[in-house]
Amino acid sequence: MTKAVEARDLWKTYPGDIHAVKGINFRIEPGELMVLVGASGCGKTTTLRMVAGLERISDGEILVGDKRVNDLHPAKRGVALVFQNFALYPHKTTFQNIAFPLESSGVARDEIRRRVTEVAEMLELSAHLDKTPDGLSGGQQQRVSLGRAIVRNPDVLLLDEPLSNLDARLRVVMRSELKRIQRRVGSTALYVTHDQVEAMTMGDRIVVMSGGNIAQIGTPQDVYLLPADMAVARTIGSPAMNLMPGTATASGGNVSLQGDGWKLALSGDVAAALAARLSGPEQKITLGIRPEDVRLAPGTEAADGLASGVCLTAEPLGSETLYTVDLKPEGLRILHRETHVSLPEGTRTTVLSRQDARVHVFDSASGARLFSMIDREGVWQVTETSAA
Ligand SMILES: Nc1ncnc2c1ncn2[C@@H]1O[C@H](COP(=O)(O)OP(=O)(O)OP(=O)(O)O)[C@@H](O)[C@H]1O
Repeated sequence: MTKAVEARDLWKTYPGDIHAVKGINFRIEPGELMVLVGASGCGKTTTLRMVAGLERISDGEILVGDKRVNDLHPAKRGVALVFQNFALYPHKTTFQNIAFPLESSGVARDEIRRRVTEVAEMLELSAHLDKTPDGLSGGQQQRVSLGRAIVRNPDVLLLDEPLSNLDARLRVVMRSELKRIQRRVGSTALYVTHDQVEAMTMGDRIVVMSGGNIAQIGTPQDVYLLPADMAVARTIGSPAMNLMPGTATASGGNVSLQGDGWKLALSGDVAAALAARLSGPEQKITLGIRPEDVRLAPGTEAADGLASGVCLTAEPLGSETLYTVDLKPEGLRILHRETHVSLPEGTRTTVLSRQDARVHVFDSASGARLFSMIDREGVWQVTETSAA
């Protein structure tokens, strides 16, 4: 029976008043793979270690199923851990490494052989059972460490950056393998990573952490299309969302959004809806738009566009090209799939929003998202849904 995992008002305070985790709440449904993602130091590993029982909980509680596990020894929580560094015994064979947790809990020899054989088959390690870790590739070593974790059929699988020691190609392969295996085993999983691509591709849902707090919990699609705040917008998506500081000015039923080198004039329903969210007739805002939602329009009148500036860099990425246009403070990134547009560095260009582009308005002071709209055939419409 798979079990839910719940964190209730969970705190971790280290000596010196360091609040690594600040009263977070989440619930992972039975069999769900939940990814904890966020910048370095945001509290991901600390959270996972509290669930594992490797770190004392300062306040709040953790439940596995309906059982409070705060005071349970790690071995009694029904959790298994997979680490970044594999943590295999170097002198043991694949068989012995996978068998180890069963041996140390006194499982009979025949049963051990049966279970290890089954897990090795699932992980495609059957041909490598007699090898020690130094005779295995990085991906195989990681599969052995996964095998050791799942051989006891844990209720909960905890994975701390399990792919970060693998090369880029293997990471991609192991991403889908790990997910397939987690589905097959049926364990509820908590997966920590700083890699937003892993988070997006693997998570049934994603928890975005920022400064010890949870900024947002949602499906990959929700978090990508409707980020709760600027921290989430920065964390999810690569290349990162453009965040352009400016001012929103409401007057006479219109709203003008404007910053250094960009502007967006709104009228009608969308302007009225945005004006209702503003704290007054003028507010410091940050406009967010993803690089794939804008396009270059060299030769177009700057007055017609969202922005204009000089192309600083053009980086070919294979199937697409990433352009950066000179806009304060960090440049405006534009991702172009079309090959017929090619803009030499140093050329002045206008930037337009694309069909179905999503634009977000964030409050610059708090970072919270105030409003989102979508470009439907040249008309901006309010949107609060991540459905396409
Ligand atoms: N033993 C400790 N004593 C004091 N502070 C700590 C300790 N462990 C972690 N911290 C602090 O707690 C905060 C959260 O750390 P944590 O390792 O959970 O972050 P993280 O999001 O996992 O980061 P990373 O991706 O770099 O591992 C950081 O500010 C860190 O410096």
